[in-house]
Amino acid sequence: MEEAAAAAKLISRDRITDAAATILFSTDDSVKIPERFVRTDEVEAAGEVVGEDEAFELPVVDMAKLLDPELSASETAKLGAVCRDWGFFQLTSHGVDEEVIRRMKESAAEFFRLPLESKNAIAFGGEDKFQGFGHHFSTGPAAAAGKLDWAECVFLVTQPVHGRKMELWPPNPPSFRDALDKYSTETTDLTRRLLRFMAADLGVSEEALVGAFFSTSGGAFFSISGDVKGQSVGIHHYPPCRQPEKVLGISPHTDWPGLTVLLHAVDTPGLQVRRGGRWLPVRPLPGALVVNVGDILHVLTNGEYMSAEHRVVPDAERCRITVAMFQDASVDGMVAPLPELLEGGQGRARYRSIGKHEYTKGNFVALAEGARFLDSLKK
Ligand SMILES: O=C(O)CCC(=O)C(=O)O
Ligand SMILES: [Fe+2]
Repeated sequence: MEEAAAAAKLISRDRITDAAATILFSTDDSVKIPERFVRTDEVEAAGEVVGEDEAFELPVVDMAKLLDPELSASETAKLGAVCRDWGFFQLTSHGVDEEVIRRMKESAAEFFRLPLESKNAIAFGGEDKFQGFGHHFSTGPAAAAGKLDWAECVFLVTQPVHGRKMELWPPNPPSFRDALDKYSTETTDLTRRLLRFMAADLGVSEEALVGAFFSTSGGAFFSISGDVKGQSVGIHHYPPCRQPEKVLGISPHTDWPGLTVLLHAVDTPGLQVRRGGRWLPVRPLPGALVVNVGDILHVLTNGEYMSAEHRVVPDAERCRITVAMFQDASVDGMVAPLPELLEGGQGRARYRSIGKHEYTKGNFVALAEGARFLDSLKK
């Protein structure tokens, strides 16, 4: 535990200064983007963006079809195929309460409209650089060079409830805490629903897969340096940037927890998924959520489901606000392929098992170095 906490200190994350905010929120087209934000080399080295003219879209999975007895089998097969081939999809008819979504969107947007001083009242501080308000994490050479992302964000642990650091939950707008609490419950339920269909597709028991995400055995509670499953949130604001090709909203990464559910609070495009060496811009469908496989689910499924690389670029004209819910998982305190997938000689483990503490620590160390920890687990 202590080692993981020590590794968490390696995270490179910057506070949002007055100077940074002046640049991020400037509406003056003639303002020169300072070197600290300029990432042209990284953007160019990362590969081309798929053109608007190419009929190439992120797949869509429909929860209503998954739940319909007549359509469930074929939609479950589609869900499985998409998780194997893409690791990313848009989810329609997801069943998350519309009013809960509306309040979450409004509260997030209102929070980012506050003066910087109010937002910095919940800035990350001390040794926990994960929770609180600030820039996103920087990784690898960009972090070493002191580069900044074109974004402001709040990270918080949302589940279990007793793992929350309430002092870092925005007190303003007054609706925020309740909105996030309700949204957290709804997305927990949604994740559970989705996992049932993933279990059916994988041919494992619901108990095994859903249990990997939600069992409470062990009794301890989630902390960023701990080993127990929980949910955390990243609420992001990407202001418009007049020269978007020079900067990055979030640099390329995979999500190290298990499953991510992303809500567009302001549905400006900006998310790009790596596909065949190029970047595919996601065009958010009205009312849909974007779901992606994280590294732990990748390992649990022995690499059958794919945790795909993604990044965010800001828009030239419009701001973008998103709420990403990350659900963590482990099996008896381990990040490991599900035993059911390996039973009866069905296959060999393609990833080595690792204790959850060590996994968390490994991810922080790799994040700091700009490496992908998952790769080091391949057998
Ligand atoms: O804001 C987005 O579209 C993506 C956010 C993301 O990738 C993350 O928080 O890990
Ligand atoms: Fe992500």
